[in-house]
Amino acid sequence: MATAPFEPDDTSSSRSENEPLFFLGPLGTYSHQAATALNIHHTQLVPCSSITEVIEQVVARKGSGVVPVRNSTAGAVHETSERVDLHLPSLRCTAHTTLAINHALLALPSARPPFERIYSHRQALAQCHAYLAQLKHHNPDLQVIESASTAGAAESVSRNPKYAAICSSFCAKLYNLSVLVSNVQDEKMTNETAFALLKPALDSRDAQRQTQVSPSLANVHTIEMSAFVWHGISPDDYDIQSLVHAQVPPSPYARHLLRSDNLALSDELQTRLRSNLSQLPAWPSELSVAAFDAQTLASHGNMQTLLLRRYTRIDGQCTIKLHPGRYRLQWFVHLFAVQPATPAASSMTFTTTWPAETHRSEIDGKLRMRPSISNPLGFPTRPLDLLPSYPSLPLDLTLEVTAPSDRLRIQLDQATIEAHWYGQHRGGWVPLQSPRDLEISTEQECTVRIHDHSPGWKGGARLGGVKLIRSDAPAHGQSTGVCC
Ligand SMILES: O=C(O)C(=O)C[C@]1(C(=O)O)C=C[C@@H](O)C=C1
Repeated sequence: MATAPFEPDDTSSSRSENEPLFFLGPLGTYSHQAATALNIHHTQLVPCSSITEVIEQVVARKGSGVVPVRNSTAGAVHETSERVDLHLPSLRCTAHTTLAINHALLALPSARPPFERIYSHRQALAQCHAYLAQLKHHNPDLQVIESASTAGAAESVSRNPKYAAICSSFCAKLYNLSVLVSNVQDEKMTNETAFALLKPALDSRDAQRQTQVSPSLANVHTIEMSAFVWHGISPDDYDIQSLVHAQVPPSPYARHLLRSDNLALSDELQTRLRSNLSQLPAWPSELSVAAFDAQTLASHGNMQTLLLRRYTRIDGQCTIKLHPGRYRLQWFVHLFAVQPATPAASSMTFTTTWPAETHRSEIDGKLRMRPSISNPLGFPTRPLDLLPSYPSLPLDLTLEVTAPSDRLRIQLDQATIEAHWYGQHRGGWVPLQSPRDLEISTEQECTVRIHDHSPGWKGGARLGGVKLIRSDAPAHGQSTGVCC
């Protein structure tokens, strides 16, 4: 059995620890085995009568669910793909595992062939096509009957000695049956089924939790790498929609991520990341739990890799591009230094808004700024000398920061805001000069305006997690570049 590497899931782990894990029952199905393998929080396993019911429980946010996705012999599990397709925005996949499927023929200990009926799940019957054809050849009256699951088939035959079931040999003990023949699947060497662990899509509360930095993290430099990937599902592709939020801790996990070329980081950026991560203090456990999702991303394979490569350029800086349609991607790295002068005075709420109607996303969270935003990743800061023909690079960007309470006074004017600007030049992203003309209000309603007026630049910046957006960004399409 190949199991995806996993660690505790994202910041909603406390919730997932208590919520049930649904699977296609009854006990003894392959889904049950997969659910047991993926049940890292040892939550209650709850059998459902169909894959549809499993997915509906997840969509209703009652817990997580394990569903079969694709078999190496019989292909996609259509009930899963149809239902996932239907509920696409409400689901995410956070882990997957692959089980070797070895079917057996089971019947009551007293039962003897020829049988009147053979029961099994549709997928299992498809995987045993040749074996069933052979049985039918010797016994033309044999009826092959679909059941809701392989263990459901075992349950049915436990009441009638004229029936047999194709299921896992684990069902023998559970339903007081005997194994008459083992390994009846057509592919004796590799018959594998991939299963996905589904969770409800992150809601805005989850997003908020992801961006929060707890007060105990004062003086910590935080690097956060986030990748949000949405993509569609096709019957032939078992990668289902994923929402991935990856945070990069200075841990073995970070090394894993950096080794993976799935993320298409340039060598130069990898080297910088590595050396900077090694200087960081330990990642707080509260946040490191999100690491698993990034591992999922890294191990998810072609679909996401392709998307990442197609839609992102990572040339030592990071960008976000928004895409209309069903395939959308955000990928960004943002970093911020945390050192509240006093805990109350230095925190504020920030809202990040993407301007396209095709995709709206808001992330609310706490941001604590220290007097200077540092640049631990060492992104290139070389100014205009790369762009001799563009002496002035006007951008028109507005950042609005609203204080969450009237007790809070945001002191951005005391901060040295070190923004790194990038624009597009001959198809590549290049660093621009840090803007000097910041207008910073010190009131509770704090607005930072950076004036620049070139229509040619796709620009944006993130200051300590606050994203600045061009006010004239088109309402549709990909338009926004973001850098740290
Ligand atoms: O019936 C079961 O045991 C299941 O868990 C379902 C299922 C499937 O739908 O693919 C799981 C694995 C096997 O491929 C056969 C059946």
